[in-house]
Amino acid sequence: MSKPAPPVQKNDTIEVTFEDLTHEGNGVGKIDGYPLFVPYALPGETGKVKVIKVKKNFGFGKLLDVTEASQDRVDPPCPVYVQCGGCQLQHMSYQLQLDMKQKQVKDAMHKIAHLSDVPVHPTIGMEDPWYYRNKVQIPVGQDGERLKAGFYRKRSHEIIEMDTCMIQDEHNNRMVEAVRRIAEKYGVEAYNEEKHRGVLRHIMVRTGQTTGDVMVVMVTRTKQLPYAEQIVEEIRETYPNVKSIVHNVNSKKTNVILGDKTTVLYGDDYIVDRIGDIEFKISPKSFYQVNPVQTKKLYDQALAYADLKGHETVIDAYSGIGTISLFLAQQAKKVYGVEIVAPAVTDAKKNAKLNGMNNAEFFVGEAEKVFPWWKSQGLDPDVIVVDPPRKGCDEELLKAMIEMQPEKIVYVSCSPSTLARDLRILEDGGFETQEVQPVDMFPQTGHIENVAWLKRK
Ligand SMILES: C[S@@+](CC[C@H](N)C(=O)[O-])C[C@H]1O[C@@H](n2cnc3c(N)ncnc32)[C@H](O)[C@@H]1O
Repeated sequence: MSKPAPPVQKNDTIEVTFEDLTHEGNGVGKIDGYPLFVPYALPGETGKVKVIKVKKNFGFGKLLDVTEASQDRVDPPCPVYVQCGGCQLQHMSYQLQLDMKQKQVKDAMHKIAHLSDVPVHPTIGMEDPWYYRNKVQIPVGQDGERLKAGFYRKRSHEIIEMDTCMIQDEHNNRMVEAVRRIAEKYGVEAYNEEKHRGVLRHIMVRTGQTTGDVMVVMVTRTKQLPYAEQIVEEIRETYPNVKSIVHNVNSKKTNVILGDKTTVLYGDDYIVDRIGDIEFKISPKSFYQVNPVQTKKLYDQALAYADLKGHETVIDAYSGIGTISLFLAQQAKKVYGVEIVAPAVTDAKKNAKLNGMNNAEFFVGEAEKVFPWWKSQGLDPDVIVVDPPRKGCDEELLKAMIEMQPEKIVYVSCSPSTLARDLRILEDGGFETQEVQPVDMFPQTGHIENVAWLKRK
């Protein structure tokens, strides 16, 4: 039997009651069972909606008016919230954000991993869910003589200018504005994406929130940054606590922000930050979690799940600059880290030294290739920790993990769907998922981090 035609047509204006939220934060209303996704609508609300896209199995609408508002609706404090694509959840209470993220993880466990009985705990939130990000990467554009800096408008590359981003550390906001103003003063031209001409593409700022260290990276299309000396001097005058000023060249036509060539213009090629009792050196290209307050909670949870007694051999896959590895090394006999980005591994080795830890060893390579090699060398881990990018673990790596038969696996993930996919594979390979803890690393946005642990059956 063929499916009935959608009960709505493009440009219809209809009244919709919303029942649910998608992980992007869109309200979901059903019209005779046909789901309509509507940005800025909340569950429990009724609103007037204009239908803007009709597909076979679902449609999209624009919220024209809220006729019955949810108790969880709040005024978004950021003046450019609706234009800017950075945040998706500022119009809902923080408690609803946390509940929605927990539900999203439960749904993924149920639908993708087929693990409906695994406990998914309430999301660990922040006391103050604002101004938390330690890293910003802002595109630069030209407006006549002026340079403008701001995030892109949703689904476009139009720059929305702003004074302050309310999820950024204030150091980052002020530094971006200082660099924009100084570069403008020296007539540095912004990069023009369409013509692939011009100079300054992005301003990146990273702040060590516990140390106050600040790193500025200016990314240009051209090999030279004009007036580099003067610009550096003025940045230092404006911002005496800047620890590192870096020039990065990205001459490719690409959406990737950093290019291959990095030159230090002033100070060190790293900044220092602290998580708990451990200090970390962080270079421009190394991955470092963006929300240090929540990172501590995430790593504490990973460590609690690993439940180390001091005699264990642990592997930390996707180890970055060695953050989780060194947390684990405090309580394990030996930790082996593997990471694909060579400068991050250099950072990890320096970080082990910096903290006087000699029981952590780091390797450059693809985890899925290094694991089988480790196995062939007789490495027999008690615990394996993984923290892959959004796409999850490589299949070869999962296979190698299953073959290594550790007692425990701790899985840190920034994507509930790939986490659920990989848990299913590990379950089928003889492991049992014990629990999942969501941690809100990215308040006001739809993203959610999780840590799960599995026991060998
Ligand atoms: C989500 S980050 C986690 C980093 C670190 N565990 C932390 O908490 O800071 C993922 C890391 O995996 C690395 N990576 C990506 N693909 C990889 C692969 N195939 N093998 C090893 N590392 C990889 C990335 O460079 C990145 O540093």
